Amino acid sequence: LLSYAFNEAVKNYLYQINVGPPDRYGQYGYSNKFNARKPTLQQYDFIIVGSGPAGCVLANRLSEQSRWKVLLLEAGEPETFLHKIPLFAAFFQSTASNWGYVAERNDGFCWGMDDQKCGFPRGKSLGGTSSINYMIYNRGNPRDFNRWVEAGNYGWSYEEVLPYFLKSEGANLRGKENSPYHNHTGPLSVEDVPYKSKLVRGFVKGSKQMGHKEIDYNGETQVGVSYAQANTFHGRRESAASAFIEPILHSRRNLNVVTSARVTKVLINPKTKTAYGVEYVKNKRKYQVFCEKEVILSAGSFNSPQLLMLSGIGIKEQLNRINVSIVQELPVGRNMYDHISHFGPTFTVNTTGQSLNANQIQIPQVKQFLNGHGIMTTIGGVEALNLIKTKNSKEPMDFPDIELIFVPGSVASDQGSGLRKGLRMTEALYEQVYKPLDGIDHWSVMVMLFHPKSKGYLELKDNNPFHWPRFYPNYFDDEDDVETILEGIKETIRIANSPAMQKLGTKIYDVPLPNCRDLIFGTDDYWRCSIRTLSCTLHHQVGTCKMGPVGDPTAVVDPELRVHGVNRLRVVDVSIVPNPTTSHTAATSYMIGEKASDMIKATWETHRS
Ligand SMILES: Cc1cc2nc3c(=O)[nH]c(=O)nc-3n(C[C@H](O)[C@H](O)[C@H](O)COP(=O)(O)OP(=O)(O)OC[C@H]3O[C@@H](n4cnc5c(N)ncnc54)[C@H](O)[C@@H]3O)c2cc1C
Repeated sequence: LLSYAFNEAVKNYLYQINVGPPDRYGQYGYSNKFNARKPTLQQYDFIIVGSGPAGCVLANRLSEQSRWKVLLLEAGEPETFLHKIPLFAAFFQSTASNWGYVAERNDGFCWGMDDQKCGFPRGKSLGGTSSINYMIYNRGNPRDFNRWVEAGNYGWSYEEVLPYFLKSEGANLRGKENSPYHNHTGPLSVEDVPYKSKLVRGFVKGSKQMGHKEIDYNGETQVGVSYAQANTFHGRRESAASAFIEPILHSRRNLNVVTSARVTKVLINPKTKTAYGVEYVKNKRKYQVFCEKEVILSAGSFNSPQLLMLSGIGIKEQLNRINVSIVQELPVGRNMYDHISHFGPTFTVNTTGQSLNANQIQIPQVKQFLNGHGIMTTIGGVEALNLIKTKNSKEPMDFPDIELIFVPGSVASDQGSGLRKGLRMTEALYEQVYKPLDGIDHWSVMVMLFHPKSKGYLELKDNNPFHWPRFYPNYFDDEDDVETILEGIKETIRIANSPAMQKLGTKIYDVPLPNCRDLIFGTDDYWRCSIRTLSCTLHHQVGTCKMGPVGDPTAVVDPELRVHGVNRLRVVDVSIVPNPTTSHTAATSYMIGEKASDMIKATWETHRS
């Protein structure tokens, strides 16, 4: 982390931050106020495991009811001031704020990555993955949710979930003050990114010249180009913790938040199949804590299924193999969908100082950031999204199948450190292809597939809760997924040829990938090779605890997110999403947390026990 961004001047300045301006809650820099805590009670009403977007919303909304005692257990630690700097998003993948998972090797993808294995980063922090993600706020297409209902998941139509998206949102978006699709008073800040490079302005203009409409992708239609909407507050990262926990932590005596507490198992009575608490490890000691009402797993797409399986809920043969007694047979961990992407194409331009470059970060940029603007407010480099429908899609015209994510740079922008390491791109590939771009203005698009036909799964290696699950994403098992990304690459090249982009001297960067060199650069076969080489996840894994009604053999939870066949146990996070949404996934997780809070309140507010 330090080798990348903090040349000595910046580092010294940031370490002096304790005398700089406080953040929105009057805090200064590092905080260990959560670490010191232990659960103060032996018994709570609700135990929430995991403090990502869904977990933090739940902790906030359930503790609104002052007679309910709520415990939030989080394996990671609180954020530091560095987490607040949007530009540094990629670097947290090399820190303890990332669980550090890696997917299993497969001959069909990630050819350009170390050991041909893709990184599977996941946040481990108070705030969960929202503390290390790229902060893009993006909700999805009405059809996503309407299809959940068509599959038997009552209550999840777009009309029914939109109020929950709005409930969270505190928008500060220029020109959208009167939009019915935005709320301005919710706790989760959503802003325009204050900094815009000349290159992104060219990309948006060029897209329009090539027939793409400029849209609000969180508004009425989702096909078109838009500058990014970000979860930031005055240019600083807005995480689930800063939006939903910090404002209430001192005022809600009925909410106990404990960090560095790793839950290892849900306690379930095997006879009654009723959850009654959890086992967790803190400071190398094992504890148990109990609940009267419910255990709620919000540990994310990888760890919620892991905890279910460790607790005896899963596929019988698998649990037998790892010596876990079965409590309830369910297809936990199957149905893992993701938004696989291609890193590129990349283009050079004739501008100077418009691409991101870590070396640009000097004291003036830090000062700008402290005042809420400047290049450090760029959300990990992402500046614009263009949601397109390719000719490969048989879906209606308003349902995009590809997203073009505009970045004014590449892995060369930080001299091959944070971003390359997050991707696990091999050093040889970096040296040969990207290093020559260091210091030259350039831009790239990440081409992301919204509705993959390929899907994967995860399973446990053994019954040790400290061992990683094994991830088998199976990207590109279905060749159609490669072909759709190829269409996205072609559309990017078309936009690069627009008058606005040509005015910037845009030229495709045609240094071939070493392993694709035998193919003619720019041909379809070259790009197919590139797609399987520069494959990278956009980290939107969903579906591992799939929601579906009773009778759906692929479902783990019902439409009220209760684990099928087990009492007093719910899963509330993006693992319940049955099919990948036409969006990035954090907004969906906030929405799921809001909706689940109301469902849980409806269950227990009338209940006398
Ligand atoms: C690098 C990266 C960039 C991304 N960028 C974006 C983006 O720009 N926009 C977007 O919309 N989405 C983005 N995403 C995805 C998005 O952040 C996640 O989908 C979202 O945070 C998921 O929320 P969640 O509530 O399901 O779980 P998470 O946010 O993953 O939170 C789960 C929490 O549970 C904790 N936990 C897990 N196991 C245990 C245990 N055993 N005991 C105690 N605690 C435990 C974890 O430490 C974590 O804090 C990105 C993801 C990554 C990895």
